[in-house]
Amino acid sequence: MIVSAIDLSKSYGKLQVLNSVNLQCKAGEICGVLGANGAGKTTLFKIILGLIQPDSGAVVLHAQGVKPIGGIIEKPALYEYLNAAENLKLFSKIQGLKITSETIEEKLNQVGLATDRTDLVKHYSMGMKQRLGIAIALLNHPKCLVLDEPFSGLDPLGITALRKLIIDLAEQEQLAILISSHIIDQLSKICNTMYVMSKGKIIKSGLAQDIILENTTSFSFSAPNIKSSKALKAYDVLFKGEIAQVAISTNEVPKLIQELSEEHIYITSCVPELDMDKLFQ
Ligand SMILES: Nc1ncnc2c1ncn2[C@@H]1O[C@H](COP(=O)(O)OP(=O)(O)OP(=O)(O)O)[C@@H](O)[C@H]1O
Repeated sequence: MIVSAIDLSKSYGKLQVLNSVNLQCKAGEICGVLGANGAGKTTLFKIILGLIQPDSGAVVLHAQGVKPIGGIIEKPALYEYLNAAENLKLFSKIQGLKITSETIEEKLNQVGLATDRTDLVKHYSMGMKQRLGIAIALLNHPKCLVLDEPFSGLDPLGITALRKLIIDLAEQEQLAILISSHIIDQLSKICNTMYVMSKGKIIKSGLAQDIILENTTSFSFSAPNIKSSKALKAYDVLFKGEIAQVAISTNEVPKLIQELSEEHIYITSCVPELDMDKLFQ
């Protein structure tokens, strides 16, 4: 393990924000923390980054180095009136690090930012700011990266590009990466492990794909002639154009696809639909 949160609890006055939270992330792993607004994700990440203290419990970092953990909370804190290279220089100076032009180029390349852009950061898109924030977090060669809602404010292309960067950092640099989001889709496409958080407690944890399948109560099947199916009459179905949303468990899916193909209904896509009520129960 690179980082372990052990039995963390935190209250603000009478409001208990974290209640005995346990979480672990190992090298090369991407762990997602899923929770509604106010579930306690940011508080948890602030504690893991050492920005605030828990009332009880501990964070154990199994990594050497000056600053074995880095991250972005809420949104990247950047100097908007400087350019990317100047931001990297200034953050290095603040942290007592010497940085060369070669290292600046290397960091910008690593996060996929152009090395020849000299315009001010205030003109950057949110996706570019996130990338620069990650480059700054990587200055100290951390073993663990904590990203709080990194996809918020990004368009679908920006989300896809940032997802690729995060996966590359986990795979190539073997970083332990913690990501929070209130959108399951954003986490399910990237995380190995998922923690579901509700009202300050971890209510579910495990492999992301297992959590999704365990909490899937229907599947959406697409086929041009799906409405004509006789086999579907045996199921609870909601039709939306050429899509049939069928209340069915994961292990019944192959049988239904077989029945549909016998009726010459050939499925072009089959998408699991998560039951959010079940997930947060
Ligand atoms: N410094 C603070 N003082 C008092 N209450 C706080 C403080 N910080 C957070 N809270 C409260 O703690 C609860 C959890 O907040 P937190 O920001 O950790 O949740 P979150 O899951 O990150 O939510 P969001 O997705 O909306 O950012 C909220 O009710 C919030 O209002």
